[in-house]
Amino acid sequence: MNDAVQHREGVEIADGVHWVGALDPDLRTFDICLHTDHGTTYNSYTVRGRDGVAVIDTVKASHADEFFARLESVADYDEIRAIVLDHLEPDHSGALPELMRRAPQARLYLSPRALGLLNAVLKPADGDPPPSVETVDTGDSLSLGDRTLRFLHTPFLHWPDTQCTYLAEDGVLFSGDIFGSHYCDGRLFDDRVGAFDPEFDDYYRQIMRPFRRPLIAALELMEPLDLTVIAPTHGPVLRDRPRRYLARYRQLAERPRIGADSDGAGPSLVILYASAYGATARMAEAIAAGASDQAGVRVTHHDLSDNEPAALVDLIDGADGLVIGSPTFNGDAVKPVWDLLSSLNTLELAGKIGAAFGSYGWSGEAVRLIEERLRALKLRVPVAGVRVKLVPCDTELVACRAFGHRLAEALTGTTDTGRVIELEELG
Ligand SMILES: Cc1cc2nc3c(=O)[nH]c(=O)nc-3n(C[C@H](O)[C@H](O)[C@H](O)COP(=O)(O)O)c2cc1C
Repeated sequence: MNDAVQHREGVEIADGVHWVGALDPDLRTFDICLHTDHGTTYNSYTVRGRDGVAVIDTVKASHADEFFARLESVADYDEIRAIVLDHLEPDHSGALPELMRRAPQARLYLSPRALGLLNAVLKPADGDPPPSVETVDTGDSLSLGDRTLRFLHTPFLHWPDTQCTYLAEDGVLFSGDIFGSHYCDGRLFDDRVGAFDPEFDDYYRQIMRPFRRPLIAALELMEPLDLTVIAPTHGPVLRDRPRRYLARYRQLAERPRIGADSDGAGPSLVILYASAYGATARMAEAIAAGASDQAGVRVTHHDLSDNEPAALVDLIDGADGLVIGSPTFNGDAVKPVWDLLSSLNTLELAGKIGAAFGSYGWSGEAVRLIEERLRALKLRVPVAGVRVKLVPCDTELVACRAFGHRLAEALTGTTDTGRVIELEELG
């Protein structure tokens, strides 16, 4: 571990720029459902200029003591003239109310969207003076005398109020959660810590992936910058060829579709199903065959019991259409289907099409419930789901084939997707 880190002191990451964050090496579950083998860090930074000090982001409330000890090692509270919050998530704003008490003269610099969240973070009592706040946007800057902090508006990465802050004279980009990793190593810098590429990519998948388009817009703001250091709010400080991290994010965000032709053409349809007695599985095969009849559509089908949901999430990310099959058990879709459906909120699904099918015995709720969830996930459900009572007969399999074909047509845009076929009546 870096000596200064061990002694709760700030660590210089560029001339007059210090890391004053906190380590959380024992954390194994972040935000309720993210597993981390290597804990995490909450990174906060200070920038010293001729006219004062700026603090950029704070830490989780539980780690405030460590943050204040490091902050006091590099600055006096009365030197702090600016506090920049690049987003207001509690792991970065937890120590903000106490910092504002200790440095009451400091002005807050936030994105306009953060303003609507600020009172909920500060919870001011009646009669408290309003905080001194300035909202900033792309093109705005804050001068510390000989040093300039420029702001980049990068909303939704991953909170609506996200911005990044760029120290122009030194090429330091304070990137908030963008380029973060849940990886705690007291050696702090990317060229000193252990291999964290898997955690870097995993952070993208878990946190940034739903926001592909805002991310590409943010990369466009960042790519022209001169960069010597990227200072994210979690994990290692990135100073070894920092531009490669931008390139990796671009590569991840622009990943080619899994089912596409080598030249990128042709939409893909993924059919995923569970089946105890083979009825829903037979429907899946007929739907796949019907969809494959449509020229140019790539179709795959997979039994959920053979795959972990996490492995299927990448597949769905690369597909244009998602068809889910479940028998009805106890008035519901089955657990592997819900496990999968609950894993999909880390994807950008708007624009994909969705559909449902399944066998049932008497009440058959599963198809409707899956369709409702697909719509809630912002998929378009252009063709009504198909249900079959117990084992599908030949006529019903023909209908399943037609259903698959209609979905493929909806994908290729060769049909009026507003119309639905009422195959449920076959049940
Ligand atoms: C434990 C269990 C519970 C079931 N509950 C329902 C139910 O609530 N409503 C219904 O319509 N069918 C119910 N069924 C019937 C199944 O949906 C039906 O057998 C279906 O064909 C199974 O499809 P599969 O062969 O794809 O597994 C149930 C079956 C089992 C084994």
